[in-house]
Amino acid sequence: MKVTIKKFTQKYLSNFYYFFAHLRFRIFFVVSLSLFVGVLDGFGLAMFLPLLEIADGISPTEEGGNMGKLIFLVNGLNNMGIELTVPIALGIICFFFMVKGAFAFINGYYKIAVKHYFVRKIRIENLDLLAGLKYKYFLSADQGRIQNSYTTEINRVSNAYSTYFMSFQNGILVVVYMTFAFLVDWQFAILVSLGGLISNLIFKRIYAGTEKSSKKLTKGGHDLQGLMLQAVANFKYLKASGSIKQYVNRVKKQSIDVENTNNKIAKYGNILFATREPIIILVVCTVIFIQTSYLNTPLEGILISLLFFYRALTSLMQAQSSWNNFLTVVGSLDNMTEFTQELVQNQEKVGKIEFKNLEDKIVLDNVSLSYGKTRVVKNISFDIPKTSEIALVGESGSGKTSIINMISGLIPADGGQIRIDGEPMGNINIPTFQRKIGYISQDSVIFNDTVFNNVTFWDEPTPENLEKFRSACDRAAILSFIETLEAKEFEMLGNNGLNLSGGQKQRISIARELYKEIDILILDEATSALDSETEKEIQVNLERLKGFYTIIVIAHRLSTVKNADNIIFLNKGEKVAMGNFETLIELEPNFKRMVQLQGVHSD
Ligand SMILES: Nc1ncnc2c1ncn2[C@@H]1O[C@H](COP(=O)(O)OP(=O)(O)OP(=O)(O)O)[C@@H](O)[C@H]1O
Repeated sequence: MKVTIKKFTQKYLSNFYYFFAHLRFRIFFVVSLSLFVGVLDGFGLAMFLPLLEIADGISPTEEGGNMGKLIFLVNGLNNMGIELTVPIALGIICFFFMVKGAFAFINGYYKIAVKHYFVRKIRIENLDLLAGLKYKYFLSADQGRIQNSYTTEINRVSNAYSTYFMSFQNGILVVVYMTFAFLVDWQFAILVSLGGLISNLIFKRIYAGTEKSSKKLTKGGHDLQGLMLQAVANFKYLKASGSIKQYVNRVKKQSIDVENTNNKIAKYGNILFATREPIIILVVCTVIFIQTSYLNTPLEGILISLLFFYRALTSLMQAQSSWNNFLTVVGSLDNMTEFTQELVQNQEKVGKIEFKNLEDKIVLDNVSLSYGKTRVVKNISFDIPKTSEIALVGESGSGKTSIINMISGLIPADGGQIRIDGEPMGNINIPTFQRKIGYISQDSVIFNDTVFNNVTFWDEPTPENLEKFRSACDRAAILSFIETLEAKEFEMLGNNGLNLSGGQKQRISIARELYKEIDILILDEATSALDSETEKEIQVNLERLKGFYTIIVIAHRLSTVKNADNIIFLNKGEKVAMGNFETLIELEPNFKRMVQLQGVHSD
């Protein structure tokens, strides 16, 4: 029994709770309005009975007449001094249905407003959660799922809301009509219940199939989005290596899988749609047969029974059909619930202290980092004084990027401590610190927009901002190139800057960081995609930035770091040696070998 209750609660109330958590009192308004509409409809319909009786010459006030317990309606009218005649009864019926129409309008209007509120709320909530997501979680997250959840799935959750409440409302109507039916004739009410139960048994299998397919559809959607994301990101490689056909075949297979599931769901829906009416008619005819042949119910009673009956069954079928539609998207609701929970659990912890400017230095004190059980950074200590230039050097996989990820607050160190101006990083509000960091990675980030928007991040093109933009571009050595463009700073840059050279992309990235008014500039292999001419140019520019910013560089080309104040030489996550270029050559034979291999001369 306990298990059954738990199962029932999980199955039906968890969905209700999801909506309730987002909508609170609004849910009760939606439900109450539906209830009101149903009751008004019931009163309107009930008035047909005295009408028919008057028309038939029977006094509707007679106790024990065809109205059953609903006689209170007629008695109430009598007490108010209203004597029922055919025109008065007709007038009252019209009144009930007009008020019902007005409430139905308010109900519909309110439902639309609540739906809008609901969808906006989950969109905004989840987007805020995305902004606060731990980078370490993101590294192992399914990107197809993230993309799918924020686009397709969120729309399906909006459908889930509509269909859930549609079926809920119809469920309420069934209860209202059944109550009216009970008040008129209890035998009739029992027959309705039986009819409803039988049809529900028939549909149970369809529900189960639909629910299963819905979950499959959500998972298939994640995978398809993931594949598409990768197709777009790696289009050049796929094309150039001739593997695009093979890849597209893989995407086709996934796409067909998703389509097949959609097809299955549609087929279930069709069975429900086609069998609805025959089942209603079958139950209606059976009940009329039973009432006339065995129960000798008078004609008026049958007609009113029929009205309530038909209304109750139509609502029941509507409820079943909406429920099935809800089940087609229930997978998305489950996914969204889990997805949001995961986002909440993986929010980065943010300290209280707002970061303004670097005043003194960043200190790495015995810092370590592990991925799973593997320690990739081992007890590293060094200082980064304000406006100095520090370089991280070492073979591939030696831990350079991991150290940068910790310094920039992307991943917290799991051993030792990083202090910024003496304050442990954990106490600092990391986003305020990151706003002061310029990050130029191996793959330059270019947005599909104008040069101006790419550099200013959609600032207004006011004269001051344009001046600031030019100054940043000048310092990044990209201004002369922008001047040659047809639309100058308002030239579109195309998908991920495909119409730019690697060097140009990197210089635009540098301009963006300089525009931001940063304190710390991180260059991760920033010069790797540049030809030697451009590299020299950037080198000159970096030299110009030296002394104004705190610069941390990762470079494989040792020529880039020749003038760094301090070079940290790493091997397998450990700091092997530290010093300026000349000192390191003297101290560290492996560094000397790397320098010789690259043909770099100290000047
Ligand atoms: N997200 C991750 N999950 C698990 N291991 C990782 C992850 N990122 C990096 N590593 C491992 O951590 C070690 C250090 O990687 P890191 O990227 O810091 O090295 P690197 O010196 O920057 O290398 P490269 O010069 O090739 O960019 C490597 O062994 C790498 O395999």
